[in-house]
Formats: sequence, C-alpha cells, structure tokens
Amino acid sequence: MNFSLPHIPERTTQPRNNGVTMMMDKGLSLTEAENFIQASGHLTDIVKFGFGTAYVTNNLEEKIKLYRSAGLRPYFGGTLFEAFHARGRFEDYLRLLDKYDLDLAEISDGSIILNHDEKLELIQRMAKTRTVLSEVGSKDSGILISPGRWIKMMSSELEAGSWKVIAEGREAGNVGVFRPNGTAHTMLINKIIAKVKPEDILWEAPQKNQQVWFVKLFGANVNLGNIAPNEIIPLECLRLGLRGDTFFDFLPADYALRLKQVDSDDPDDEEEA
Ligand SMILES: O=C(O)[C@H](CS(=O)(=O)O)OP(=O)(O)O
Repeated sequence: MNFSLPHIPERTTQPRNNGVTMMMDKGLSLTEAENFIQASGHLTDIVKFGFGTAYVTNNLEEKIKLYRSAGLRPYFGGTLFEAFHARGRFEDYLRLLDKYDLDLAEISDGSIILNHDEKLELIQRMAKTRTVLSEVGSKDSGILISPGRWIKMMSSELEAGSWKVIAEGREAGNVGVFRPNGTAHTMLINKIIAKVKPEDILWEAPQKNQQVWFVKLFGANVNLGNIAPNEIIPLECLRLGLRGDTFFDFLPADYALRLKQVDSDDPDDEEEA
C-alpha cells in the first residue's frame, strides 16, 4: 500500500488461500497483459483464460509465462475442459495442461451433463498432480439445482480433492447463485454456507453490486472470481472499505455511527424535507 491509514481491514497475503481474486482474461494481448500486471498484478491471485479463448488466443505460451513470472497462477476456463470431455478427449486435455505446464485446472459441468460420480473421479485424478478448482451450477438458467444438491455436490467435490469449489455465476452474473436480474439467491447462499465453509468457495461475481453483497456478507477476504481486468483495483477498494458502497462496513462502529448522526442532525436536511 502506498501510505498508512488506520481501520483498514487486514487482507490475507499472497500466496492466498483465502481472499482470492480471480481475473477473467477474455483475450488480452501480450501488451495488455503486461499492462495489467503492472497495474493490478499485485492484487490478483489467479487468472482464468475465459471459456475457449485459449484455443484461439495469440502468444498463449508467452502469456502463460508472463502471468506466471508475475506470481499469478493462470488456468483454462471450465468450458475448455468441457469441450475436450464432450469430444471424448480428456486424456488430450491432460496432455495440454502438461504442455503448458499449468498447475491449476478447472473441472466443471456448466454446459455438459456429467455424471457426478465421474466428475468426482476426474477431480480425484486431477488432484494427484494439480490444484483443482471444480465448479457447481449450470450455465442454463432453466436448470434449477436444489440447495441440498448444491451442498452435496460442493461437499463431495471438496472431499474428492478440490482446492475450492466455484459457485457458478457466469461472466454476466445472471445464473447459478444469481437471479436473471443479477441479485443474489440469498436463501440458497445462506443454506450453502451453513454446510460448506465460505473459504472453500470461490464466488463468480462479475457485477459490482454482487461484489459489494459478498464483501458485506463475508468481509474483505471473500474469494471472488470472473472479475474483469479493469475492475480489479475497484474491487480491492470495495474489500478495504475505500469505496462508498462498503465505506461504513469497516469503520469502528462508534465512529461510523457518529458520522451518520452528524449527517442526520444537519438542520439543512429538515428544511429541504
Ligand atoms: O471460462 C469459462 O469456461 C466459463 C466462462 S463463463 O463464466 O461461463 O462466462 O466459466 P466457468 O464458470 O469457469 O466454466
């Protein structure tokens, strides 16, 4: 940090196990990735090459090396795993991860139907050599999963060896743990966190209001993902109470109350009212 300020919530330090920020790279150029690292690399933990972008992106190998040399852990989006699996090419997918020397891998079934026992076996197998992120939730807003099923899937995937389970939200933040209008499925999330430790979950939360909602619920060190490159610094400000939306959440209670009282005691307010 550039200077000192009291009453700023303590952030976990890198390499992080909790308080993780995942940036979604949808095709940054090498230069853009360099610029990103310069501006926001110190606030980012893992980088997802969104959906199938790794297949078509230029200079993929260099970009992976670039992120890695900056201390970030890059990985391929779950959709790419699903594209290989759907074509019966899981072994090729493993070879691909070896080729690019990726130590982080996602296993998801947001687009495909994957028998859950098979998914658990794939997680178990992958976890022998890599850190696994597995995702729960469908990309199809028409497929509803009961809270009990979310909990069962998340718990068993963690038991099978996933480092974290990702709660589906998509790039738009309008499915999975969110309603089509982007608001959180509060009851579902409350049921999930009653059984699954929040630090074991990485919430896809691309929209600002969703990030605010999670920071207010879990504090500065909530794991958040699908963050756009230019939203990493604003997110860190939300985490630290340095943006209006979470400004009062991290101030000492008496101080925050005093500030609010001063505001409500303002006679001008009454005149206007
Ligand atoms: O990156 C992916 O493969 C997708 C993209 S999106 O989040 O559905 O827009 O995400 P994932 O949730 O990792 O499968």
